[in-house]
Amino acid sequence: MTATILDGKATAAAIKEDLRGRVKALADRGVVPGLGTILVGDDPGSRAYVAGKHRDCAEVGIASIRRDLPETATQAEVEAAVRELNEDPACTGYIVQLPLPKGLDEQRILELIDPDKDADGLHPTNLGRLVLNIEAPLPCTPNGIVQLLRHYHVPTNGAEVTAIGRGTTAGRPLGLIFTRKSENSTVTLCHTGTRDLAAHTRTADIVIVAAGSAGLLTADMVKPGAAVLDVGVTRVVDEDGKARLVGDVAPEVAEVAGYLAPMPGGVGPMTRAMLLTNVVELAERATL
Ligand SMILES: Nc1nc2c(c(=O)[nH]1)N[C@@H](CN(C=O)c1ccc(C(=O)N[C@@H](CCC(=O)O)C(=O)O)cc1)CN2
Repeated sequence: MTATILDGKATAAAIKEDLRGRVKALADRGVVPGLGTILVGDDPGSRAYVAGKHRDCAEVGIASIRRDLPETATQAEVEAAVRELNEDPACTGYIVQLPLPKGLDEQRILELIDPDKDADGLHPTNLGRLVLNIEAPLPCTPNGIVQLLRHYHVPTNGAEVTAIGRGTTAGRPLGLIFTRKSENSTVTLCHTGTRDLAAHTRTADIVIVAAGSAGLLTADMVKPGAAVLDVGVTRVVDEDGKARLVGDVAPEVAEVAGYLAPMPGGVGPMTRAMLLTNVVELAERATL
């Protein structure tokens, strides 16, 4: 068996096409959605993701606002950038790129974001709304995973979902999203403290790996026919000095799984498409 590929690039392209029309409808009412980004430091991955977010904005007609701060930025300087975007009427939604450099209080910074401009759905108010099943912007990676599964008609109703990784952007909110009535899944959230990881992945209908550990999920850990989604991105340098990106899912998993969202080209492009969706929805909501 070879897995059906869950093509995030193609699915994201269809979502962007729809968003172009919604942005045009907003423009006809004199509203231009604007995505703000706050990037602190020189991490090459974060820089590339932020650049990609602004390229995506240009593609669908969303305006871009960038605040790039040096690695040495203080807590007060980052908080000032957050306050500035809260006040800026051209910025209808924004994100603080994570992770932040060590020494900065990430939680405090996320709490200062105006929840009505929280394009990442990571403000405590919006995560609380998710817990209470009240409409709110959803965290982009877990929402992208749900939309990708829906696009390929992979059933979640009654499914056993095992997620690996308890980070803020993916693993932790995955549990909240997949246990909503609309997804109706049973979720097991595994992490570095999990004693027998394979015991949890082998029984799962859907396995989502967001551990940042290259090749962690091997073929013997997957139930034949299961859907596997790779969220991990690790930069490895080969013996010849060439750098490449590796996911959390070993290549042989494709021989066992029924569906595979690979890295690259699976969940990543969906994360980006969901950010655009949140920005458009925040702008639509603000102008109702
Ligand atoms: N504020 C946030 N910070 C971070 C988030 C987030 O949702 N909000 N998620 C990740 C990084 N991220 C977006 O910010 C992101 C990661 C990966 C991709 C992506 O398209 N990946 C490619 C492969 C990697 C590459 O080509 O560089 C793919 O899977 O095809 C997009 C966005 C942590 N921080």
